[in-house]
Amino acid sequence: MTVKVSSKAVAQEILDKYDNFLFDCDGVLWRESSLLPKVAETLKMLRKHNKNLIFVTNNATKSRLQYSKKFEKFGLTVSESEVFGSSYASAVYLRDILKLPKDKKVWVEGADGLEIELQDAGYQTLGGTHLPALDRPLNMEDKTDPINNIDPEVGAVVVGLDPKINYHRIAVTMQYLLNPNIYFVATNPDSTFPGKGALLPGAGMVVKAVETCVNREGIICGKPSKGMMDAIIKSQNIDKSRSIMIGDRFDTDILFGLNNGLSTLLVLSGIETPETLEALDPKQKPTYYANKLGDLYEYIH
Ligand SMILES: O=C(O)[C@H](O)[C@H](O)COP(=O)(O)O
Ligand SMILES: [Mg+2]
Repeated sequence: MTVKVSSKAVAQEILDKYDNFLFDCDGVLWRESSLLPKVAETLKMLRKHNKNLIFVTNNATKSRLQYSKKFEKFGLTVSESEVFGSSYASAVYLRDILKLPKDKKVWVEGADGLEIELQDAGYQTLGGTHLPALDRPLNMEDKTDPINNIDPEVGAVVVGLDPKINYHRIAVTMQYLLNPNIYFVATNPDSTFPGKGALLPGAGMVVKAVETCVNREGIICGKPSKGMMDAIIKSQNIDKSRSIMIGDRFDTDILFGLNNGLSTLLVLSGIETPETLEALDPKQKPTYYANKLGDLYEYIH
């Protein structure tokens, strides 16, 4: 039975029961560049109670450092080591699990945050934001096109949310992934994300576009994958029984918590609604739910 955060008693219970608070970002802390109500107060309250805060986002457009700077703009002090993005999880997966040799290059279909994390992990990246030719429509006559100049040293392709997605980019990405010996890594499966007061296409749209034309599935590294939790546990020795995952989407955040033995708190300030919560399979339901994260603060103060 999912308990609603609608009283001081429930809010205090959460404060007392958990030491580690794992936060999704889009739809929980903010909607794009606007912080959601009482988020800053809630995070400050948790820090005052010596809670361990970990920020776990599937948004692969920023690196951990870029997220740390985004928090700073909101007046919040969050260190790079407290942030786990799907761009970082993908770079760690390539380096530590697939053990891609460092002399292999990585073709990026994604944004600069993904390139930065891959470069920080020791890889040379191609494509991404560094090939202006990809911003131009595919010219069938142009023999200098990247499609006709595939780099034989590419050993992996990583696909994530790319606000500059176009036919040309997908066409070049496809050439690499038609080779079964090249790894196909996908940052996250999210179909949508909340932005501009609406729902916008998520990374899942880019991943599915590539999967469709190469008839292969990418290895998902973000939530709800186990790899993301492994990266967090490796870096922060957390007791799962004293940990809670706070998110706005069932099939990534809440599933990530359920799959890894954490308690879960769904907030209705992002993707999910009271209707989708009502309709959810009881076995998939979160431990708690709230209208917004700031309710934790408001019910206690
Ligand atoms: O589309 C995406 O890439 C994700 O939906 C989006 O960025 C989600 O980020 P999160 O809610 O995990 O912070
Ligand atoms: Mg979210």
